[in-house]
Amino acid sequence: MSAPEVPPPSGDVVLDVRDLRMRYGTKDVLTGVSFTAGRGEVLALLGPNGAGKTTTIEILEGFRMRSAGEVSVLGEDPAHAGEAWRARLGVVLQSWRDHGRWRVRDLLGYLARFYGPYSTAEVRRPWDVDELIKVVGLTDHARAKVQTLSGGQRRRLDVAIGIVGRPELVFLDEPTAGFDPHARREFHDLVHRLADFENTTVLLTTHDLDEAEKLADRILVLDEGTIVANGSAEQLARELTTQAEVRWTAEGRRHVHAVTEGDPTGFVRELLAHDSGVTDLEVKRASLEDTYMSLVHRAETDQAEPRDEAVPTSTTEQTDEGQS
Ligand SMILES: Nc1ncnc2c1ncn2[C@@H]1O[C@H](COP(=O)(O)OP(=O)(O)OP(=O)(O)O)[C@@H](O)[C@H]1O
Repeated sequence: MSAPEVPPPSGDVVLDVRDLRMRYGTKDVLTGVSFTAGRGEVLALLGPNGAGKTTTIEILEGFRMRSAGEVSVLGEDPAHAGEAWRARLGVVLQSWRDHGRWRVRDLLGYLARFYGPYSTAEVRRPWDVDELIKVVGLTDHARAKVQTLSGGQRRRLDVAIGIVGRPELVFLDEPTAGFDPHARREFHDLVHRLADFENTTVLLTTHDLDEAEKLADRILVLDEGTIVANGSAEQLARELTTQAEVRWTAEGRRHVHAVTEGDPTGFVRELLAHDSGVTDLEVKRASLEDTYMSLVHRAETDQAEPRDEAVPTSTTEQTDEGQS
């Protein structure tokens, strides 16, 4: 299942991935991944462990050679792109463990200098270090040694290192793993700021559905080597086979009806027109988590047997249409 992807206007295409394939030995990990991303878009790549998220990101970053397919990142093939291209990318890996004795401001100032030669009239590089430290919320720790930072502060530093060159595209691999709710919210603000004010394109991986829903303009679900869904959180939830459940009480009995086609409003109107004794009416739309579980479940079912559109998903199985 997938919302048809509307490609960005051609001058705005930052990522263009077509039929990407990756094989490790005899194991096919990516079996045909295709998607695009436009300038200033935030994409979340979701998928169960081992789905191929890190492999995909590493190929796009130019750290891993693909087996087949076409990949364009900022207009270049990452397998052959040079230093000037790399200076336009920001990479935030799962954790940064080096430079423990450096002080935060000194380390960022040192790294920032490498980006100066890649400054252009459109993009002034690097980021002013004090401003950057403020943006990531580390002003009080600017003189602290890296090894004394807490896990969350260190992750902010990881992000600062990733964006010090004012990248046009940032890759974030599980950026908020280990964050407390406050740090998480601040990080979300930072990503929104990058996308909205700096027009930065962001591709992040996460296992956190709530985070994907809050942050991403578009969610890509990767499972068993292919993209099984591509759309906004709302689009994905709306397109689920079971779109909503309507529950109500009438004559002392609780009823449930699964609305599988269109908007549930029509059903609710009809119900109220026919039955004046309806109370405790509730409409529950599928959450992103319902959608995600259903997609991954469906992808696994498709692997095991030929696809049959009439087979109910786990969500429809839970409902009791007979009562309505
Ligand atoms: N260098 C490698 N050699 C062989 N197999 C590999 C290699 N790197 C990854 N794999 C395999 O490829 C598959 C996809 O791994 P990948 O790390 O891309 O998944 P992921 O979606 O990022 O997983 P997670 O959510 O657990 O981080 C896994 O089955 C993994 O074992």
